[in-house]
Amino acid sequence: MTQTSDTLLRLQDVSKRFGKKTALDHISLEIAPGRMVGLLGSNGSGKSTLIKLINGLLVPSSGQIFICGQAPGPETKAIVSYLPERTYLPDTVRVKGLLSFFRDFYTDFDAAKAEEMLQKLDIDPSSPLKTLSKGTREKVQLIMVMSRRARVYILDEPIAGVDPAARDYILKTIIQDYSEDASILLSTHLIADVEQLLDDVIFLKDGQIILSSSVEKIRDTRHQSVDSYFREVFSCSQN
Ligand SMILES: Nc1ncnc2c1ncn2[C@@H]1O[C@H](COP(=O)(O)OP(=O)(O)OP(=O)(O)O)[C@@H](O)[C@H]1O
Repeated sequence: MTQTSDTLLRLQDVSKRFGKKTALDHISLEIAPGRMVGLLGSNGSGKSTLIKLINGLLVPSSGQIFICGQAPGPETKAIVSYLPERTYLPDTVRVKGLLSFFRDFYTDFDAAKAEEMLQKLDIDPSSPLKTLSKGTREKVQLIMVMSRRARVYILDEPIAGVDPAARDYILKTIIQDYSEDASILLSTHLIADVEQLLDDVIFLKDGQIILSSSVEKIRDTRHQSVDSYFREVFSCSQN
């Protein structure tokens, strides 16, 4: 992964323990502007824990995290746009109510962009969220998160509940359409679906980074897709 002085996100020797369980074990990484990074790993490898630490929802047991040079806190919330693993949207609100909430709450929110994406996905802004399917609610939440002009986007399983037909639009339009000086860190199990978009990948196993590489390097040196390399690495390590 590129090491530059204008690193957006830096983790230095970060560990996280829950009682006797070590969820993350001495993690160091850097993400430069303009990179889309896939955080990949088997169940329980520590992906969501890492994402929660970056968003300040958990505190590291040791080590340090810097986002544009600052520790996670109120200042970094203004520059990090976060899609959590589970939807947190209140059921009673209408989609347009959510638009107003994001407009009021985030100065970097582009409401016109959000409205255009809602229209492309045929989502009626006057619909109450409780009337939408689970997958559609996920789309709405992703649209809100990606319509901020943030420096860092952290997406925990962004397309898990979305049908394959909508996935392409979501990946190519919603997720890919972000500013050049921003970066995205996204966790997913749907590697084959997202790997065309990724610049770099991080393989996480048992709380440790076992691979950090550009996608190009994996393709050039291993002559295989990230998906097939992932299956090889993780099936071998489980034997
Ligand atoms: N609050 C907690 N208390 C105790 N253990 C936890 C807690 N949160 C996570 N863990 C443990 O930490 C490890 C990493 O969990 P985490 O949710 O980060 O994995 P993940 O890679 O996101 O998994 P998945 O792909 O299944 O979502 C797991 O062993 C999990 O049981």
